[in-house]
Amino acid sequence: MSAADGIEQALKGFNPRLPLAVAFSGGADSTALVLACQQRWPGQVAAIHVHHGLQAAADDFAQFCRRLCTEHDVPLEVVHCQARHARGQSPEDAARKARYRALTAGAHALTARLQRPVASIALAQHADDQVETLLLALSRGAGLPGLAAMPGHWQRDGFDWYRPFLQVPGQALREWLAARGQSWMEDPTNADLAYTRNRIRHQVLPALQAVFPMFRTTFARSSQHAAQAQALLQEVAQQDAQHSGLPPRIAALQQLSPARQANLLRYWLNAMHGVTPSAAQLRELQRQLAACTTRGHAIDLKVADGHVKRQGAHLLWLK
Ligand SMILES: Nc1ncnc2c1ncn2[C@@H]1O[C@H](COP(=O)(O)OP(=O)(O)OP(=O)(O)O)[C@@H](O)[C@H]1O
Repeated sequence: MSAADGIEQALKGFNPRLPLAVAFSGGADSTALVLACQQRWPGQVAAIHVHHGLQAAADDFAQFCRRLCTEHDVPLEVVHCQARHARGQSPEDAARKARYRALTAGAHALTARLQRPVASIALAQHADDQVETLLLALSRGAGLPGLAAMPGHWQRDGFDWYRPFLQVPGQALREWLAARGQSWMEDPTNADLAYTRNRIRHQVLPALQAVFPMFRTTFARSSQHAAQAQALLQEVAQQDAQHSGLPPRIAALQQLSPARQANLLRYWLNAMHGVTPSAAQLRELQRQLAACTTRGHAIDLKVADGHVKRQGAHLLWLK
């Protein structure tokens, strides 16, 4: 399949609510996304660039985005943001979270400026990014949420968010741009092999390609299976939570099978407190729950920056 066919096919299955704002970094992938969307929905596409001064070259990226958007008549909102990372959080993670907040602010600013509510935001991660995310998850021993890798569509803060290129190899996007004589900005850190993600991209993916030529498609299928199974587990947890309440009643938790108990504990801590317990912490919590037969029996386990404790008939997570 040619690069153009791959992109056309990806966009065929992409039917966002319009107007759409593309998260535009100036890199190859989002340059291709801006141009492909503007070609398909002229006049309905805007762009947001997050200027987060992490690198000295940040001004050049913003300048590139301004020029391309002017040339193609795409309204652009540049949002400045400075990521501060909390203790225990990686700078990349802090930058990613700050970028999502900035994209949301950018979409609101575009809505006010265009006097038409932006309905959707599209990101340009592609099939290679998806495989890298999956391999990183496997290397951490992640559970189903990690193996599901990145979703192609979700809703948040009143917007529909999309990743329409998840099935398109990165090389196809570059070929598509090159065929139109369109340049892009190269992030100098992408070649830095000090980052695990870059070692995966430059060393692991070519080796995988040689052994499993279809790995992008088949790995993506596995991620979809994991995402489906994860959605089912969420439903089971929600049903169990109706019976146990949230925070959960100890007696109700004790009636569940070990797998459902772990699933509900994970769900409770994550949905209500944004905390993901490790497998070892869950095992310890379940051990304390099983030992908790008498009314006065204490439960106390440190999870993230808080403690899971018994309070009367319930478990509580306290900071
Ligand atoms: N500074 C930014 N401003 C706006 N959107 C961004 C920015 N950085 C990244 N994004 C969006 O998030 C997606 C994933 O980010 P990532 O850092 O993996 O991509 P990138 O390599 O910087 O850029 P590209 O995907 O454009 O080549 C990008 O495809 C783009 O849609």
